[in-house]
Amino acid sequence: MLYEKAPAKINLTLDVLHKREDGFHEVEMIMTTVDLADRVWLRPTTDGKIIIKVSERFVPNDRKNLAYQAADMLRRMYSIRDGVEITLDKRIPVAAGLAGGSSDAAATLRGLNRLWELGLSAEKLAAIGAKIGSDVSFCVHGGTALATGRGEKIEHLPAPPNCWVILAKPAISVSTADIYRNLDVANVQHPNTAGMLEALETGDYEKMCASLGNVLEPITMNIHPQVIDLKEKMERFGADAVLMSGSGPTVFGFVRQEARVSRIYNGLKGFCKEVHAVRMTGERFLLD
Ligand SMILES: C[C@](O)(CO)[C@H](O)COP(=O)(O)OP(=O)(O)OC[C@H]1O[C@@H](n2ccc(N)nc2=O)[C@H](O)[C@@H]1O
Ligand SMILES: Nc1ncnc2c1ncn2[C@@H]1O[C@H](COP(=O)(O)OP(=O)(O)OP(=O)(O)O)[C@@H](O)[C@H]1O
Repeated sequence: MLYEKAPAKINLTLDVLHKREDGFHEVEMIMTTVDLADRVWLRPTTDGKIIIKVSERFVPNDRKNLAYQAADMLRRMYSIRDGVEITLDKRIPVAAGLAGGSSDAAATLRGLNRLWELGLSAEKLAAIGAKIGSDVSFCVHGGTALATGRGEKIEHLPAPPNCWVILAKPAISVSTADIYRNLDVANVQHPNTAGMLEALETGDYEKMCASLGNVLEPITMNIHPQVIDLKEKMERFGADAVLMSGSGPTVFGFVRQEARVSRIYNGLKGFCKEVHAVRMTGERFLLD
């Protein structure tokens, strides 16, 4: 049995440049991993089947599961005859904007690369992952990165300055496709990506807070006003800066002062079932 950790990501910035002919959007976004992670176990089997075991009731256990798709793709590409039983212990909230499914797929690619002794580089696994979903490439590498293209072109960046991150997810699910569909690309307020890059290069916490931005935030807020409410609450409880991650609905807030962490956490717990206090790990998966 082999184990892989599958950490969640947050978007420090998310910009959309234009809509492409293939229907996807050309993005420019800075993402970083946090230490809230699913656990993925891979057990080799000899019957040639891919089995998904998952306790979370909203997660599919068939070929719709992104971890299944990752295993299936690797098996076909490298003519593997063995099967695998994939057990997912979900800790990352589902359909939350935290790339839970993408990270499970990425962890499955990394794990099967070891189990089946394929010797593939992180770049190769990320390229395979891109066929499964736009966030999978980043999740193969982890760490902090600028992602462009559809999200699959990755440039590594320094880890963000140290702070606490409070994650809170309202009890709604958001479809990423719906949010992109409702975006009017000609009328977006572009985030300060250059400012965020500079903040990371210089380790400037205030600048990082000031440069947070996500063009999908107003779209999701318009459809789900609960997200506005949650962001306002987090600001009122004392977070230094607050933003929605990905297509939402999870909202994250940065805090430096330890004493404020429990105040914000406990305050939000009164309204929201899913609240987590985590850190940005900056941890990159190095395979080579
Ligand atoms: C919102 C983010 O999570 C930010 O990290 C990503 O941009 C979306 O990543 P993802 O969930 O892995 O996305 P995918 O599974 O590839 O695509 C879901 C749907 O989102 C839309 N989509 C996604 C990525 C992109 N660059 N442009 C898009 O328009 C497409 O309608 C697509 O059908
Ligand atoms: N391993 C998986 N874990 C969670 N959801 C999965 C998984 N595989 C497929 N799914 C499906 O994908 C949908 C979106 O789940 P996920 O948690 O990946 O969303 P997300 O955090 O919004 O992802 P992203 O930030 O990449 O858009 C779920 O509703 C579920 O049906």
